[in-house]
This record gives sequence, structure tokens and C-alpha cells, in this order.
Amino acid sequence: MISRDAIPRTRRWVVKIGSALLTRDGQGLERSMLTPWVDQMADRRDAGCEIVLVSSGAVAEGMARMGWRRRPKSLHELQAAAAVGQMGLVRAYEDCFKIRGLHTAQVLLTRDDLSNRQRYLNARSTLRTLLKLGVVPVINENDTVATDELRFGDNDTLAALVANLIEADLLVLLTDQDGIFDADPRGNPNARLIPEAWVDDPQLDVVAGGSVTGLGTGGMVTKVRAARLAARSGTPTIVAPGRGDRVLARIGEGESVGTLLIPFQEAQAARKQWLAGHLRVRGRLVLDAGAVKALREKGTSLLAVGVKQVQGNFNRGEVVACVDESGAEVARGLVNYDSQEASRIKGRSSLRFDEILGYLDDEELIHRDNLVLL
Ligand SMILES: Nc1ncnc2c1ncn2[C@@H]1O[C@H](COP(=O)(O)OP(=O)(O)O)[C@@H](O)[C@H]1O
Ligand SMILES: N[C@@H](CCC(=O)OP(=O)(O)O)C(=O)O
Repeated sequence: MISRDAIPRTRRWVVKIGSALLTRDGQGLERSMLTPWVDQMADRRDAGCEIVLVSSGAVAEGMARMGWRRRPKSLHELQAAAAVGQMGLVRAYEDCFKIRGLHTAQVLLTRDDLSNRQRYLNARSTLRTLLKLGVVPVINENDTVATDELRFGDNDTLAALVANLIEADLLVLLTDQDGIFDADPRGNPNARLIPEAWVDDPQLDVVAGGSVTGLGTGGMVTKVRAARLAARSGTPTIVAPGRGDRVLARIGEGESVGTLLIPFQEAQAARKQWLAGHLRVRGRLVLDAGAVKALREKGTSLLAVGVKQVQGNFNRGEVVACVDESGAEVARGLVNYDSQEASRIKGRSSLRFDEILGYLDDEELIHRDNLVLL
């Protein structure tokens, strides 16, 4: 079970900053407000932590730039506001991170990008590459193209799916309250902070209310839901006070700040169960004896070097069976290369993928997290 003591060992964080924090009463972005967060994130980086930032605020900044006092009702006006405001948002982050010598990258995602397996894998590879290069990705929803059906709707959900995507060690949702209280503190002065809870605690559904500022979307309801999504990849969530002093540093030191939502341990098991029961196996990889042994005895990922034959037509991200030379199924998993690519790299070391394919996406043909032994 993850506890506060384990937080100092976490190395990959997704930090989400909500609109309620970024704008003063709908007056648009304030750089002076952004600087302390950027400094805190840069400090985490200096402490050896990778940071992916999910930031809201495009609509609020767009409204301010257009001189609109009220949040527009029509989807197209909202999309237009987001398009105008996103320019200011990324520019402000770029300027602030530059002072700390860090590069930033704008990443705009829709729900479709994360539900389509191939695009999911591509987004994952790009984010991993940016992190390896030391760049801070600044993510927001691609509001301009997202239709109602395709929207995440709130950036808490987006941040959780990003945490799943990059297998983050921690999701930090910075908001305008000190954390999750046993009642909405705006209407209940006696409300008490919940320092820690299991993410599936039904009590959270009772206490978490919506948003009342008209700037943010979702309130605590979406934060609890997001924590449950993040827990699917075993990621704990901390809902923390964005206006607090040295909040990220204190979290990193294991201090009790905000509300820690602890993931259930079954997350990994559930994923493997889903894989084992998946009926639509698209192809087969015939493994040599060494690879069978490594999978069974050491629980390693499957490398192309241990594959003798590739059978069937499959795409990257589909389920394939791993069989031994007698045809007996050993394992099943989500493959990182399509059947044509797999045929070309079979029996080869990942050091040669670049030369053979012209690129290297993943070193493993199937990562051990996406592999279940049968
Ligand atoms: N149990 C609760 N504890 C704390 N805040 C709550 C609770 N229930 C509802 N809220 C509301 O959630 C709001 C934060 O969510 P939201 O406005 O969506 O902000 P953000 O922009 O950070 O996502 C708070 O201002 C608060 O009024
Ligand atoms: N993509 C939108 C995000 C809206 C949103 O989720 O806001 P919030 O609840 O404040 O995180 C924007 O940038 O305005």
C-alpha cells in the first residue's frame, strides 16, 4: 500500500492546475500567479523528478482576451475562446519555464487520441521521448476540435488518463481548496479535511460536490473520479492546495498536504485478467526456448530477439499469443509493433531496430506490464 512515506521515492509526476487557480475572477491569466508553480515544478525537476503538466485556463484566458464577461453557452464560442486563450497559456508557461532553463512542449489531446490504441501508443512514445529529452510537456484538451461526444470535459479526467498513459508514480491535482473535505468548505465552515482515503471509499461519493465558481469544471466529483481512473495504473493521487507555500516540495518530502487517495492493489491484476480473457487474439509469436524461460521464470518483457516466427496480421496495440515451438500458448499480451514490423525485427536486438525500421519506438516487443502468463 502506498503511504506518504513512499512519496519521496516517486519519480514521475503528473501535475494538474485548474482554471480556478490560474485566473483571478475570470480576469485572465496572471503571470505572477504562474511563476510560483513553475518554480516549484522546476525545483522538483532539480530534485530528480520528471514532470508532466496538465493545465486548464484556455477558455478563461480566451474570454479575457475577447473581453467576454460571461462564459459563452454555445460550444463554438467556447471552442473559439479556447483557441484564443491557449496561445496565451502556452506562451506564459514557455516564458516562465525558460527563466529556469527548461524547454516546454504543447500537447493537445482529445478523448479519441487515448481510446484508439494506436494513437494511444503514439502519444505515449512522444511523451516518453519528451521526458527523456528533459522537456516539460504542457497538456490541455484539444478544445477546438473536440465535439461533445469526444470531450474529456474536465482536465481532472484528462490528467488521470495521462497518468495512466505514462504510468506516472503520482498524480497531483492542484486546486483552490486545501484538499477534499467531509463537506464542501464553501458552504460549511466546520468542514474537516480528509488527509487520506482509499480511492474506492464510498464515503467520497457522499462528500465530494460540484464546482460553484463558474470557472472550474466538475468540482471534487471529477477529482475523485480522476483518482479512481489513475488508480487503474496503480497511481496514487493527491488533491492539494494550489495556493499553499512550497506545496510540491512538501508533498515530495512526504509531508501530509492535501488529501492522498490511495489506489487499490487489484489494479494491475484486473488488467492482466482482462488480457487473459481477451478473445480477439490477432496473431501468434513463436518464441525460442530462451524467451519462454525468461518469460516464465524471470517475468521479463518479451524482446524481439527471442521471437522465431510471426504469424497472422496484427496492428500495434492488438492482443497476440506467445507460443513455444510446439505451439503451446505460454503468454498473451499487447504488442508494440505491427505484424510486418515484427517480422522484420524478429530475432534481432533492439539496438538494430533503428537500422532495420528507420525508427525505434519501444525496446520491448511486448512490455511485461502488458503481458500475462498462461
Ligand atoms: N468535499 C469537498 N471538499 C473540497 N471542495 C469541494 C468539496 N465539494 C465540492 N467542492 C468544491 O470543488 C471546488 C474545486 O473544483 P473546481 O472548481 O472544478 O476547481 P479546479 O479548477 O481546480 O478543477 C472547490 O472550490 C469547492 O467549492
Ligand atoms: N480545456 C479547458 C479546461 C476546462 C477544465 O477542465 O477546467 P478545470 O476544471 O478548471 O480544470 C480550458 O483550458 O479552459
